[in-house]
Amino acid sequence: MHITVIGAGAWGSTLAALAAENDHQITLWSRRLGTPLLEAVSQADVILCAISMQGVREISAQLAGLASDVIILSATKGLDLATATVDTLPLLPSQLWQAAFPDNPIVVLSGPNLATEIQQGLPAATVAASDNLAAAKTMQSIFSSHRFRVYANPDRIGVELCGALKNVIAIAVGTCDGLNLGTNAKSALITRGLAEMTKLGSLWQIEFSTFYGLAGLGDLMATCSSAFSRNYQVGYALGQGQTIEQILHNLQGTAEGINTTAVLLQLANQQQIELPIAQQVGQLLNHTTTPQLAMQTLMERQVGIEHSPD
Ligand SMILES: NC(=O)c1ccc[n+]([C@@H]2O[C@H](COP(=O)([O-])OP(=O)(O)OC[C@H]3O[C@@H](n4cnc5c(N)ncnc54)[C@H](O)[C@@H]3O)[C@@H](O)[C@H]2O)c1
Ligand SMILES: O=P(O)(O)OC[C@H](O)CO
Repeated sequence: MHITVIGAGAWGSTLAALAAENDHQITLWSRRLGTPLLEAVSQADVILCAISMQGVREISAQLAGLASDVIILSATKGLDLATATVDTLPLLPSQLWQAAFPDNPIVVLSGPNLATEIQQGLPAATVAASDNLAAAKTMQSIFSSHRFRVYANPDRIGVELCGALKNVIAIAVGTCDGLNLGTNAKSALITRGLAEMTKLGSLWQIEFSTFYGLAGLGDLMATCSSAFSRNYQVGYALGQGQTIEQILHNLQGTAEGINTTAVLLQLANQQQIELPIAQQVGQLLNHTTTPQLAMQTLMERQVGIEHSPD
């Protein structure tokens, strides 16, 4: 098949390499290359979008006149700040694609997939999620190999939401590690982070099981445990006392959790819900708390019942 990969960053180039290993024809497009976007997609059977969240709306608007059988595969992990209004939930990247191309099959690729490890040839698994199961299976056949295992899943929105939300928790867990608070604290934060993710998921009416799959718990574990994760790196450096400005100056690549935190804080405000971890991450990023105080605040919250929705 002919696959046009939009975005030649860490993830786009890694996925392009996986598909090329399976003998698919690849066109890699980046805004830095100067090739017209419409020319790059003219032969595509599949358009794989692996750019940062901030560019998805703009790029999807630039693509017009696609044949309705072209599959759009979204690999971005974020939430759209512009669509978080009082009446609507913020849109996920695949929903922006669906709005631009209502007749095309849309698939989301998400899972515990640190690009650096995959570039090193290490094994990994992921999820291709779509309400169009045939399209999800096509993605399985394009990307699956002895070192990359692709599971199909019908819960596109749930899989995609997990990929966005875990980045916020990874910033918190990175901060905890940067402060050297130990394994017990880290485990507590990951587990309560998963609870915060499922609480948010109920707003989208997401299947509980999705949170316990590769795109949920799997990706949460990977992102919260690896120094390769940019979101974890941001948190770790905050915990070590750096400012967000210093961190962003040195960061290689995109840490989507920063933007996603801003979206969640807006959502928490609109829906009048408490998101204890995201709220502390937001304050850290806005310089209105310190790493020590943020962790202390989480520890000193009123104790409650473990599986209560609040
Ligand atoms: N790196 C990973 O391990 C990994 C794994 C899974 C998912 N992701 C997700 O994939 C997305 C990209 O991550 P990455 O690691 O490749 O980031 P990156 O910073 O390495 O690359 C981002 C790419 O997006 C492009 N881009 C940004 N804004 C754009 C715009 N307005 N128009 C056109 N192109 C634009 C940049 O030019 C660059 O090619 C993120 O949402 C990330 O969460 C990353
Ligand atoms: O480097 P991060 O923090 O964007 O994480 C990369 C992937 O999302 C891990 O699955």
